[in-house]
Amino acid sequence: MVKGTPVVTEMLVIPVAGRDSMLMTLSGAHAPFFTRNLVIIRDSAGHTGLGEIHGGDYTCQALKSCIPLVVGKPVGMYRSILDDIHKASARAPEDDGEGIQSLDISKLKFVVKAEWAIECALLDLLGQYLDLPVCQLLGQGKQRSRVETLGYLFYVSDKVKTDLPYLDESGSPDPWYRLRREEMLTPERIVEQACVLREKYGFRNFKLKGGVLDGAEEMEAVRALKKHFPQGRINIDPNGAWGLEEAVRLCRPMESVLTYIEDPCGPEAGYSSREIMAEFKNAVKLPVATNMIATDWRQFYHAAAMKSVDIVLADPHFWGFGGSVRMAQILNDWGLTWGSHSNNHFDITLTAFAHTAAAAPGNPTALDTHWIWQDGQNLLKDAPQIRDGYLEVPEGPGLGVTIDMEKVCQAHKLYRQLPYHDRDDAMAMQYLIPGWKFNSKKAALVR
Ligand SMILES: O=C([O-])C(=O)C[C@H](O)[C@@H](O)C(=O)[O-]
Ligand SMILES: [Mg+2]
Repeated sequence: MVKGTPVVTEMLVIPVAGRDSMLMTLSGAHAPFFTRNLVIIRDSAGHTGLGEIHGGDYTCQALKSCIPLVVGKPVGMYRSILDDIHKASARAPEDDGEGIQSLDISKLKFVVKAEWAIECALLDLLGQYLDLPVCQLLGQGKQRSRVETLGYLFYVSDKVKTDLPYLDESGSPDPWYRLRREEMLTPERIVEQACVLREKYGFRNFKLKGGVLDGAEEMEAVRALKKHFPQGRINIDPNGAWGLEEAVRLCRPMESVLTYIEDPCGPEAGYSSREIMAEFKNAVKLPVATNMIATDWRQFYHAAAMKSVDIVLADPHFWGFGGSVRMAQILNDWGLTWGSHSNNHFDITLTAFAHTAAAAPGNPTALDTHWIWQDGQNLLKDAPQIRDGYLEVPEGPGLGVTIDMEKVCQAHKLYRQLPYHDRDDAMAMQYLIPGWKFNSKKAALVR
């Protein structure tokens, strides 16, 4: 009998690309393509483990440099494997440690930690060896079999104003697929977006991505949403675009409309965003969420000490899968709330979110996911479904899903055809406003 857990025999790093709409954020406009990096690890038991993380050459190289630290190691030693990777990975010289306090998208790659895709693939393998789903290996084990999820609403610009190859789905029989590629910039169109999403996925919670129009105009859309969905939990996230005084002015009248507010303000006048958000919380009676001011344990120490946030959106791609669930346990013990942030992703990340959220104790806030904008571009043969507003957690061992290598090859081919691999939201934006430049204090379309 062979002793110990199976041994890693191969680790592949495969960069892939997918299609996106012209989604608007404080950082500009999403380009027609987004990129991700996949990790596929095989072991001596013949199992395949999967991981997915943000795209770009920096993250791809970081993953490739980890291969010698992973291959040949027993799957059960995954914590030591990750520890070796942390100890070996030097901080990039251009990382100033500022994180994404101001949503400078070029800094996202330093907040994301490549090795969490490896953690995911190793957990997938360990789960298959133990015949247990990944959520049983995290924290206090499985807490739920489906995870409440929110409808992530975006303002969408008119792709026809560019000559970029955005997808057109006007011929699709699916009303959501048709709508998601169209221009949507008014409160009426945002409500229409929410209605079509509610019909397809059953969402009861909505989050509007702000930082695009003037704050007062965005609040009009929030009011319209609440009017249409009086029982709905509505949140807006301007990614810190508003000044403190402006955020208080905009949010005070919304105390009975918004369920919570996400990153209303950022650093200003020599004060860090953690200090400014603490002042905001003193002034406005709304729970405050963040994925910008507490993205690692050191930032969280200061955010918690200052009581700057109530809801930490601990994206496992920033915090690790074990780390995100550790955060969920701490928040639950302290009477605070866990949730997760997301960026554009494929269905491997969707599955990983499902397991992480399934292991979060207490009462997490509805999960963010960009998947609805990508739905249909599956890399799995059996992507988890969002039904009745809940993401279903696969029950099979490991992640409980099967990779479709043909689809992966197509997504890799698309990646190789791209002139760029890193996210650049200024590029498409410059078609709308010539010479447009990112400004962390100015909504994208206010120039
Ligand atoms: O909750 C958030 O802050 C995000 O989802 C930030 C991201 O940058 C999102 O807006 C995106 O990827 O466009
Ligand atoms: Mg956010």
